[in-house]
Amino acid sequence: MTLQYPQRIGNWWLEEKLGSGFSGAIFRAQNLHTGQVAAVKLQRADDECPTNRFERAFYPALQGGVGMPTLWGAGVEGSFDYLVIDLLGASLDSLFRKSGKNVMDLRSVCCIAMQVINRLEFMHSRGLLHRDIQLGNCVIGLGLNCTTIYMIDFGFSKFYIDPHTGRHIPDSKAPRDFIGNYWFTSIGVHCRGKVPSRRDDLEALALMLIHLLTPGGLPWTRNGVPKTDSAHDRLMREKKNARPEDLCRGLPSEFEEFLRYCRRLKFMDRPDYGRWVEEFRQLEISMGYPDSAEFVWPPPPDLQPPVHVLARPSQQPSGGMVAAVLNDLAKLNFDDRPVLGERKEVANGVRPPKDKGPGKNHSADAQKDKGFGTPDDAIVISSDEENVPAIRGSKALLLTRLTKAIPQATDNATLARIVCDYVRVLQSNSSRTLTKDGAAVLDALQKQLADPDVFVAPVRTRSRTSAEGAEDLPRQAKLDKLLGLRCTVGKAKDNAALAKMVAEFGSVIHRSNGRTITKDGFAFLEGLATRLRTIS
Ligand SMILES: Nc1ncnc2c1ncn2[C@@H]1O[C@H](COP(=O)(O)OP(=O)(O)OP(=O)(O)O)[C@@H](O)[C@H]1O
Repeated sequence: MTLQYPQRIGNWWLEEKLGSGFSGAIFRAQNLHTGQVAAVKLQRADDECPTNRFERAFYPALQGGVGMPTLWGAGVEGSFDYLVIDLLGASLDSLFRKSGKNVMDLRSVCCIAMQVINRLEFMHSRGLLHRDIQLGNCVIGLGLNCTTIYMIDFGFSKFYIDPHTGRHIPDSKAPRDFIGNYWFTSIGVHCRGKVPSRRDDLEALALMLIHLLTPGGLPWTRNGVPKTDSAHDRLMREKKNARPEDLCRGLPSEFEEFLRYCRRLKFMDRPDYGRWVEEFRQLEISMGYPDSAEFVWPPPPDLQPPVHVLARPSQQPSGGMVAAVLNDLAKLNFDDRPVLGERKEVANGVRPPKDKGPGKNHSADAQKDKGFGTPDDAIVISSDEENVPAIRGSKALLLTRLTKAIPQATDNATLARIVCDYVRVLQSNSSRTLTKDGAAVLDALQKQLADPDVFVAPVRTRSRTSAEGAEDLPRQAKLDKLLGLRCTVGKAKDNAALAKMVAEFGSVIHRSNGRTITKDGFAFLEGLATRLRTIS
């Protein structure tokens, strides 16, 4: 039987229906007194799954956050429970489906990543988990806010910080029904019955991003919503058995790393939101896109990467790509995602995904659609010191090339030129952050400097940095150490001493928040190049 919705509720006159959900509907509405336009979410007050009532409890905690809808009113009138929230635009699911594309462009996906991580950080900072991250629950704003992604649908949300004790909710091994959606809910929550925590919101996001970049979507989404228990079991098996490296084959490495990172987090861990916003920002920049998290849709042509920018290699570069890199190397001239959990029924706890999922098959052009370009687009400009042309091309690729060139360098003069190129590549970009590609250059450099088989300087010092997991360094300590390095590099007596300094430099930058290379950091690198020339 079709539910009869009222024409007016509270002070709101209901106009057209904007969408309907699991157990209610959303209407555009106008305030009878002020004329204000908003969205009214209606649900029968006696619904066995009273998500509107839950949402009413969560919305106040989210007020004031970027990308969090304002709650204008709420209550129960007659047989309906209603919420009045900002009127927003289309969902990512709807935008993507209407685009007719098999995959979403990389810049848009990076922007979704950055914005949704920020939304999750905000929600988590207010003690709330979303627990139903999916494309249908991310919508864009209207008018001036059209480039902002908003989170909606907090019907499955839950406070993970107990409001009475201020403590994180406890983990539990008790059997439980999963909460979330079939497509993106984390393996732990979906397939292993774990209690959702912050890590699971992020893992759902990781899966959503990978889905958007994969022709035909994630493998377990391709047969549609499971209608039987056995179909659901099959889906869970497929999800559980999918290896990150297979899901992310052909994608920039950040996506696989993000998924692995989320899965490594412990139940109570606070995710490093800032690190991942920065990783996706760097990815965007390294692909030649403007440094911006604004979600511009549809992606305008002038936001396409310039033709000369080389795509970053995927983790498993094709033979052609390897050949191209080798060719370029040869040419180089280096002068450069219980409310219901606590609810009993799976059917109530599991929402059919709002996104049907891109059901199309792989096509030969899929990789091209990903917009990652081809190796033939590469232009690498290196320089000598007198005549310094602007460095163009992907920062990541240039850094990778430098890393590969270092083991080939058999004298300090060549290494000095590589260090100069390294500084110029780092400075050619608005971000001064030490990316993983930048850290790889330092690693190779330290190794090469410490290798007695290459240089005359004899002392082998294997002091490789182990920055992962190390404590952050306070800002002042970082500045002091960099200043110290800057001042002493000119006095290093041999390559072994320089190798130690490079290792320390990498470690200081890695252990600092933001991994920014400061003025002293650059001065150290320049001093390193000078010293190399002196002791060559
Ligand atoms: N504030 C809003 N402004 C405009 N449209 C909206 C708004 N909120 C939701 N919608 C539309 O209505 C749809 C359903 O919204 P929502 O997810 O909040 O409802 P729900 O009943 O909880 O859905 P479900 O059970 O599918 O999760 C959304 O996908 C979106 O298209």
